[in-house]
Amino acid sequence: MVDYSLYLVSGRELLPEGKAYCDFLREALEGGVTIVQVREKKADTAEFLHIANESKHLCTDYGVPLIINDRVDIALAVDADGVHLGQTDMPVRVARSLLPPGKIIGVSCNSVDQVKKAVKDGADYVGIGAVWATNTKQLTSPVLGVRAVGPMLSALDGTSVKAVAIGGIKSSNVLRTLHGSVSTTGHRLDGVAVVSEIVSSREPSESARKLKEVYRSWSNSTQQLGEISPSYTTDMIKDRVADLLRVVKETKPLIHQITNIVVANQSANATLALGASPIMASALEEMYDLSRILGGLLINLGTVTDNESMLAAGRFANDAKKPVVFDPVGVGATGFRRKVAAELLNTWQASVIKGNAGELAALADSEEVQAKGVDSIGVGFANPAKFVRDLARKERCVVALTGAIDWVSDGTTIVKLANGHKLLGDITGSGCLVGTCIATFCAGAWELAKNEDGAAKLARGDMLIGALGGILALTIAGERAAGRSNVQGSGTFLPALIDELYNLTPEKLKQDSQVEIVTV
Ligand SMILES: Cc1ncc(COP(=O)(O)OP(=O)(O)O)c(N)n1
Ligand SMILES: Cc1nc(C(=O)O)sc1CCOP(=O)(O)O
Repeated sequence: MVDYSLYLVSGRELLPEGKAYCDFLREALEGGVTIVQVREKKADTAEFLHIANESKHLCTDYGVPLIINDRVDIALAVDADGVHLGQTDMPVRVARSLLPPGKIIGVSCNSVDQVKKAVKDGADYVGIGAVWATNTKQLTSPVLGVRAVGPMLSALDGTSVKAVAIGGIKSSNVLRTLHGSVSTTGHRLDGVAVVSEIVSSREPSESARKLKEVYRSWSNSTQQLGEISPSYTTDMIKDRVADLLRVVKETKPLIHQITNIVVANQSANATLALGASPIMASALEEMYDLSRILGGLLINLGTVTDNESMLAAGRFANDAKKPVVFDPVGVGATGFRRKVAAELLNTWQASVIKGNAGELAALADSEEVQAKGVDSIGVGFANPAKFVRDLARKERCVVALTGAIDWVSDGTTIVKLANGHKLLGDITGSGCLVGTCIATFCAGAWELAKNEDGAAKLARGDMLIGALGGILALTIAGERAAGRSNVQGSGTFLPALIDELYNLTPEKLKQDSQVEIVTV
C-alpha cells in the first residue's frame, strides 16, 4: 500500500545555492518523505532522464515510490512507480494503456467535477490544489482555500482513490490544512504534497521531519471533530460550565477582542465582570505578541476595518493553539463582508462560530433565513438542531446559533439552551456580548487544558463547553437582571446585566441552566 502522507514534488530551481540535488533528495528521504515526484519543467529530455535515474536509485534505497511528472516515456525508461498527469496532459486511459499493470497514476484536480472524472478515468490518487497561494508555479486555476477541499474529498467516498493536497503547504499551515479539509462525511486527506517547504530548505531532512510529525500526530489523534467526541450528559455540561467560570475567576485570562465601535465598551465591561481581562487591540503590529499572552481571541466582523489584523490574529492564535471565536456580524448584509468572512475562515480555523440565524444562514449559503443588516428576520430554521450540527461539520468547529432558544453543536453533540429574556434583544450588541462571553469561557477551557498534549489540535480545551458556558452566563445574567425591581426598560437593563455578570457564581450558573441534549 502506497503511503502518500508526505509527498515531495521536486523543483531543482528552488534548491539553496550550492546544494546538490542528490544530497538534497537523500536528506529529504532521511527526513521521512514517503513518495517522490520528479517535476522538471525546464530540462530537456536527456537531463530529465538523468535526474529521473538518479532519483530512482535513491528512492529505491529508501523503499519510497517514484512518480514522474507529465512524461510517461521517462517513467517507462526508468521503471518509475507511476506518473502524475495534469488536466491538459495525456489522458489517464492512454497513460494506463502505455504503462505496465500496477503503476500509479495521479491526476491534478481543482474542482469536484475534475475529481469525479479522475475517479471515472481510473486514477489512483488525485492532487487537490492549489489549496493556498504559491510562488512555486504560475497557477492556471483559482486558489481553492482549505474549505473547498472537503466537498472534493466527499466525491471520493466509497472509492479507493487517494487524495493529497498541494499548493503553499508549509509547517505553519499543515495542521490547518489537514483539519480544515475533512469532509462533512469524515473523509480525510491521505497526505500533503510540498515543493518549496522542503526543496528550498537548508535542512531538508528537518523540514520533512516537521511536516511528517504534524501529519502523524493528526492522523493518530482520536478526537477528530465529528468523529469521536466525549459523550456528554446535561449534568456533566452544567458541572463543566460552572468549573470554567471558577477557572476564569481564578486565572483572569486575557481576552483579546477585535470588535466593533458600537459594543467595544460594554464588551470590555462584560469581560471584566466575568473576572477576565479585556484588551481591545487591532493594530497589525501587535497581533503576534498578543497571541502569546492571550487566553482567548474574539474576532467580531461588526465594523470591518481591520481585515489584515483579523487574518494575522487568527493565524497566530491557531499557531499558539488558543481559542478563536468568530462572530460574523451582519455577514449577509454585503458582498464585502461575505468575501472577508470567507477569507478569514480559509486562513485560520475558528474554534467557535457564533451568529444569529440570518448570519449563519449567509455563512452556510442557505436561503432558508434572511437577514436585514445585522438582524435576522422571520421565524428561523425549520430544523435548527440539524442546521448547527451540519454547519459545525462543514466548518470543523463548534457552531452556536443564538436566538430566543440557542443551539450549539460540535458536529456530534447538539445542545439546546432555553435561558434568556426579551430585554436582551432590546439593547444594542447583546449578540456581540455573547461572543465576548464565549471567548472568555473558551479561555477558561484553554486554561484547563493548556498542559495537555495538543499536537493534533488547533486549540486546546473543550470548545463546546466554552461556547455553552458563554451563552449560559449571558442569558442567565439577562434573566436575573430583567427580574430586578429597579429595571424599568432597556436603559436600566444594561447596567443591571453587567452587575449580574459580575455577581454570577458557578453555583448560580449551574442552578439556573436550562440545558437539553437533542438528537436529529
Ligand atoms: C501531487 C501533485 N498534484 C498536482 C500537481 C500539479 O500537476 P500539473 O497540473 O500537471 O501541473 P505541473 O506540475 O505539471 O505544473 C503535481 N505536480 N503533483
Ligand atoms: C506543482 C504544483 N501544482 C499545484 C496545483 O495546484 O496543482 S501547486 C504546485 C506548486 C506547489 O509548490 P509549493 O509547495 O512550493 O507551494
